[in-house]
Amino acid sequence: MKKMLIHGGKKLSGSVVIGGAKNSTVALIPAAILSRTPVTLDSVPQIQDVYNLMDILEAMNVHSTFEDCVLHIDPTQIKEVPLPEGKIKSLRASYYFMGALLGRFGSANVALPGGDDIGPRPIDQHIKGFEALGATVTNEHGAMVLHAPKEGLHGARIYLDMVSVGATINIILAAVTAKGQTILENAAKEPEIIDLATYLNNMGATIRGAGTDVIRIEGTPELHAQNTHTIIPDRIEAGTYLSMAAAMGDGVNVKNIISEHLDSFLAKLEEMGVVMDVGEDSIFVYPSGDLRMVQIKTMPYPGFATDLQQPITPLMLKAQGEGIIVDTLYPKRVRHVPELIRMGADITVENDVIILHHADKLQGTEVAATEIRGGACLMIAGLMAEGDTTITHVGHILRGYDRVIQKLHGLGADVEIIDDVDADEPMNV
Ligand SMILES: CC(=O)N[C@H]1[C@@H](OP(=O)(O)OP(=O)(O)OC[C@H]2O[C@@H](n3ccc(=O)[nH]c3=O)[C@H](O)[C@@H]2O)O[C@H](CO)[C@@H](O)[C@@H]1O
Ligand SMILES: C=C(OP(=O)(O)O)C(=O)O
Repeated sequence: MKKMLIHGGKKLSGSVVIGGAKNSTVALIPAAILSRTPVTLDSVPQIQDVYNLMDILEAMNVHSTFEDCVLHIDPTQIKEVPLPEGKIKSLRASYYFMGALLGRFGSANVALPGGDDIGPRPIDQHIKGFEALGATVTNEHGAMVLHAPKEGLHGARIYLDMVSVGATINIILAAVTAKGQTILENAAKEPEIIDLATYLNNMGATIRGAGTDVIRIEGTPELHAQNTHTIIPDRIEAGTYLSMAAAMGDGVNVKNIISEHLDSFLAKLEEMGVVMDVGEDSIFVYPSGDLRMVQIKTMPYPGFATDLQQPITPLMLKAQGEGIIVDTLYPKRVRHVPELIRMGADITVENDVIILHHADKLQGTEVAATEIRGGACLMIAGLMAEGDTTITHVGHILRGYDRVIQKLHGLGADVEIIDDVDADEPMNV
């Protein structure tokens, strides 16, 4: 089992460059199989989710190569095969192969996805969308089996019961080659959805309205990638480094940022009293003075992202007063709380509400990264703490944070990954 060892207490300075968005990348890679020509992606983050998706592609005879943030995918010799457990279970976004295979072959057999344990993550809206397009969907021994009718999928009007990133993307992937028009209402508006639409439109698709809550798709029989697609910067990685910089920085420049994607997060930092210079594509964070406590409620984009509630928590521990965090998307996303308590934080969970108070100092100890953003939270807490912090199950962090050790070293952090061959590997890593 890999662990992260942090010698805490060192001030951070210098600059860090944000990679391509994980949540775009993990949709763009499955979407590549819709193209009849080879696909090239640029600004691809070096994260375990990408390597796992490449293995899944290989199982379909889709060869890919990944070097210097450029990923080449050749789907021209693709074979339709069932995608069983194993790699599919290693990440959440493997469910995008349901929509992509349905769009490409009119059928799919994909094991139920895995991913982080952040509370219940149903896929009823994905299924509702596929069915509206004419597909039959059955669960056969833990695998989702999907079939389009003989005449192929048809466009439909679909209203999502709740705003879902995954369902919006999966329905786009299936509808993009269906006959006729699909109108998706109450769609998610995340920037990663606009990125996907741009990528597919450049292959010949007609998707309008991405980034609003009504997306209109005119089906196109075949897609052909022609240009390299550069993935948007990762707003969650950016938010993580901004929070880290405000908590432990002595002047840190976070580069490759689209600041508009972080509006709600930046507003919260400002409310806390964090001083920043927001440039065209970078944000400089000044050393923090006294910070004010805030209340946070996570919401779908453009609201405060659930994926940033944990990374901002250690910063809040530096502020005076009582802070409150309510995660409306994933109320059970609180497994970092007992770990923070073990580091000396004054933080509790009552009826799914996280309540926290100022901590004069945190103390290094061994803690577990139970999921990706919980891991990021502990990483920042470890950098702030006195003494050594060991984070176990660090695979959760590495699956989604691009070259994290290299980036932390660039900021002057004293951190390393160690291999503990004797340790057990529970918690789905
Ligand atoms: C790979 C990826 O992009 N992951 C992101 C994506 O996950 P993911 O796409 O899985 O999250 P969704 O946007 O679908 O989930 C939003 C809410 O809707 C619920 N829901 C969703 C689908 C469904 O069929 N039924 C249902 O009830 C979920 O339980 C959750 O409460 O968006 C989440 C919310 O911003 C982020 O935390 C994840 O980082
Ligand atoms: C929950 C997350 O990812 P996933 O949907 O891939 O599990 C995340 O990125 O915070």
